[in-house]
Amino acid sequence: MLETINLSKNFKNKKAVDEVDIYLDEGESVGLLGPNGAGKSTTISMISSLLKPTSGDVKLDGKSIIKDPTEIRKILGVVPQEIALYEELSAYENLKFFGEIYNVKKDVLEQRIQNVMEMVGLKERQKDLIKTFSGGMKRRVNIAAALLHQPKFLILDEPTVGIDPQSRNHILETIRKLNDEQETTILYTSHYMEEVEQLCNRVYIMDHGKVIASGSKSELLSILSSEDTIQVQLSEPSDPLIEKIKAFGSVRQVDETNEGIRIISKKGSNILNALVHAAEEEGIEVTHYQMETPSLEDVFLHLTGKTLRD
Ligand SMILES: Nc1ncnc2c1ncn2[C@@H]1O[C@H](COP(=O)(O)OP(=O)(O)OP(=O)(O)O)[C@@H](O)[C@H]1O
Repeated sequence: MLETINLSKNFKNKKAVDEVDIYLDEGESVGLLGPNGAGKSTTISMISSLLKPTSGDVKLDGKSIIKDPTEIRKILGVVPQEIALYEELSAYENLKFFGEIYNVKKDVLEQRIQNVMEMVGLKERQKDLIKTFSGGMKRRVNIAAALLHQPKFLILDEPTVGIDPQSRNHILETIRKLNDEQETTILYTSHYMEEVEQLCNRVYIMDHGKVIASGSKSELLSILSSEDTIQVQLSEPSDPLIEKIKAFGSVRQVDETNEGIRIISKKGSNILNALVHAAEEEGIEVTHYQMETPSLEDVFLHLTGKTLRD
C-alpha cells in the first residue's frame, strides 16, 4: 500500500532521515521505534506530505505522493505529537470545526462526531470546554479529530507521552479496535517498546536517521539468539569490577542498572564462577544472579548501545 524509497531529509548539514526504506501493507499495524531525535517525526511528516524530502520518494499504491499528494490526503489521518485544539471551545465545537475543515459532509458530521467521541470514551464530556480536560483527555479528543473523515490509514506520533494510565489504556484500546475491526492501517511511533509489542505486527527500529533493524517481534528477538543476558545484584557498586567483567573473553557488553549490572555474554558461556571470583578479588559479594529472557528493549540496547529513553 505505502512504501518509502531511499527517503532522506537534511536540515542544513544534518541528516535527520537517511535513506529510509519502509513499507506498510493494507491493514497492517506497524511500529516506528527509536529514541529522541532518531528521525521518526521527520519520516512521518514526509509520509504525510507535510515536508518535502531532500531525496527519495514515498509511494502510495505505486504512485509518488511527493509529486501529487491528493490521494494520500483523502485516506490519511494524522495524530501529531502536539495537541491542536481550541481551549475555549467545547470538545464538540472543536470536532465540528475540524469536520468542516476535513470537508466531512454536513449531513453525516453530527453522527461522526458522536461515533468518534464514543470511540475515545468521552461522549459524555463532549459539551465541556477543552480547558477543563486533563492532558490525556485532550489527546483523546485530538485522536477523535483525526478520525472524523474515517481515514483508512492512521499515523500516530507518540500519542501516549506524559499522560495518565487510564487515557493511555483507552488510546491503545481505540487503536487496537480500529486495526482489528475496521482494518485501518496503522503507523505508530513510540519510545515505549511495550506499546509497540502490544499493538504492532511489525516494527522498524530507527537511530540517527537510519532504520537499523526491522521485522516481527520474533524476528527481532532472533538477533539475540546467540547471546545470554544476565542480571546481577552486587553488595555494592564497583567500577573496577565492571572493567574486569568487560575483559572476559565471552562478554560482549556490561551496563549498570538500577539493581546492579546487566551482562550480555556469548550464549552458553558459563561466566558465573569467573564473575564470583572477580567480585571476591574486589571484596564484593554477588547477592543475586538471574538469566533474563530477552525483550525488544534488549534488542534495541544490543543494536544501539543505549536504552530507548537515554
Ligand atoms: N525543522 C528542523 N530544523 C532543523 N533540525 C530539525 C528540524 N526538525 C528536526 N530536526 C532534527 O532532526 C533530527 C530528527 O528529529 P525528529 O523530530 O524527526 O526525531 P524523532 O525521532 O521524532 O524524535 P522525538 O522522539 O524527540 O520526536 C533531530 O536531530 C532534530 O533535532
